[in-house]
Amino acid sequence: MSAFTLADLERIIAERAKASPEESWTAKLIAAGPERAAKKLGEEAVEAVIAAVKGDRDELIAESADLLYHLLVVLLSRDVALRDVLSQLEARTVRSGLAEKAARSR
Ligand SMILES: N=c1c2ncn([C@@H]3O[C@H](COP(=O)(O)OP(=O)(O)OP(=O)(O)O)[C@@H](O)[C@H]3O)c2ncn1[C@@H]1O[C@H](COP(=O)(O)O)[C@@H](O)[C@H]1O
Repeated sequence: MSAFTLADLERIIAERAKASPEESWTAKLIAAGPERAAKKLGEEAVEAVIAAVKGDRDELIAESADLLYHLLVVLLSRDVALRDVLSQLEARTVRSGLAEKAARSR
C-alpha cells in the first residue's frame, strides 16, 4: 500500500502554488483567488456526491481524489494548515458524533 498522505499532497500544493499559472493548475487556482478555488471545491463535492449516489466505486474514488486535492487548495488559499483541521478532528475523537450533535443543540 502507498504511504502517500494528505500532508505530502499539501506540501506539493504549497510548492506548486509558487509556479507560473501557465504551467500549474494549482498556481492558476491560487492566482484566481479563494472564491474561485471554493467554487471548484463545490463542483468537485457535487461530483463526488453523484458518484456516491450512483454507487460507481471507481468514479467515487476519482472524484474523492479531486475533492481532497481542491479542499487542500482552498485551505492554502485561506492560510489554513491541514494540521489545524486534523487537530480539530483529533479533538473530536473523545466523544461520538451523536453526543457532539446533542451538545450542539443544547
Ligand atoms: N491532485 C491533483 C489534481 N486533481 C485534480 N486536478 C486538476 O483539477 C482540474 C479540475 O478538474 P476538472 O475536470 O473540473 O477540469 P476542468 O473542467 O478543465 O475545469 P474548469 O477549467 O472547467 O473549471 C483539472 O485540471 C485536474 O487536472 C489536480 N491537479 C493537481 N493535482 C496535484 O497537484 C500537483 C501539482 O499540479 P500542478 O499544480 O498542475 O502542477 C500534481 O502533480 C498532483 O499531485
